[in-house]
Amino acid sequence: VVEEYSAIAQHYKLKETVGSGGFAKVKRAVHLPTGETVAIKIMDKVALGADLPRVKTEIEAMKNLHHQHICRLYQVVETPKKIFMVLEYCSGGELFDYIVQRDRLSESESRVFFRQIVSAVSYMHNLGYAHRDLKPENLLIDDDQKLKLIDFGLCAKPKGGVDGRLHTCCGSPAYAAPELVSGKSYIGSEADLWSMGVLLYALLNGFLPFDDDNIGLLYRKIKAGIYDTPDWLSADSLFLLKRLLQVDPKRRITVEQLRSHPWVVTEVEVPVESNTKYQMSVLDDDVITELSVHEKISRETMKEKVSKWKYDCLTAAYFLLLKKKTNGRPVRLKMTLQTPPVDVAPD
Ligand SMILES: Cn1cc(Br)cc1C(=O)Nc1[nH]nc2c1CN(C(=O)N[C@H](CN1CCCC1)c1ccccc1)C21CC1
Repeated sequence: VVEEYSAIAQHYKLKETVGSGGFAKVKRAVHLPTGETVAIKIMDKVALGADLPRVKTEIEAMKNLHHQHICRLYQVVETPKKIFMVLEYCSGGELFDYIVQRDRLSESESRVFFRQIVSAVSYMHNLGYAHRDLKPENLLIDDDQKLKLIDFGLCAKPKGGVDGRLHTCCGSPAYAAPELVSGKSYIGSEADLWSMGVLLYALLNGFLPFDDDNIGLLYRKIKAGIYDTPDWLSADSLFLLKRLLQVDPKRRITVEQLRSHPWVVTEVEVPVESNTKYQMSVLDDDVITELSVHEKISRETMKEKVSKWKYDCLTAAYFLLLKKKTNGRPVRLKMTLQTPPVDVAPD
């Protein structure tokens, strides 16, 4: 098995598998130079076949998405047979399981989570990206009980900006918007808002608004837009659900309006922040110092190398040292990043 993972064994110690599906699996791992825990998504290029472009889509999107509620990409390693994506590790698992374990969440707990989802989605939409597969399985809970959005394989950055029309019917049926299941061309951001309505309904109720084992009946229910309203739902929750689960995409609420919707601001009184807390343009001095001292390169040269954002071991070391600093842990590298020259057997 080791030679299969030799490409990353240099800097990572692989641990248990935390998820597997289709042509990919995710393993917990330790980044040896910093000691930080990461998740490594391992994909088999041969098995992926025609789906390989989805992986490229996900990698290119994640390189441009830097937000506190979007799972971080640290490094990409590609070999002839495999692609390894080194990503942020979330020890709380999927939001899906969290809801199932509790039957359903209270209105205020739903609101805390929903605000984080609104923050991530409005950040994406502002950059011209639509996620197109929003569901509780694609939202992970990290060590601080914060949500991180994952799985950008279906995300789209239409040519005509976020309001460009899309045609690929994709995502999970139960979360798909009426205009999408009708096979019409649709606007990704509008379809995302419908999915957020299905997500909010699942948070508040513990089951789906539109569900049927028969896909034809499921599509009919989605296009009718009729769903149960259990008596534990407050009037304000129902008003918001009505604005999100609006069959006519032109009458559906936008993420901009959603940021300051009464239900969303209840108890917190401030609109959802959509800006990212990460600034990539300003490099952190302490991290640059540690990197340049440890790698015996001048600070200036180190700044130039880091600013290339190659998503190689240097990018990973930068992000993970910064994460250590943010979490109050010492900004220290334990081993060099230089790939020691492979000792050539004496001829
Ligand atoms: C389930 N779980 C329990 C614990 Br404790 C930690 C986890 C866990 O999954 N942690 C975790 N941290 N970071 C990640 C993960 C899982 N994970 C994922 O990317 N997980 C997705 C989950 N998708 C949801 C619907 C279909 C697949 C995945 C994608 C391909 C193959 C397997 C899993 C990342 C890498 C981003």
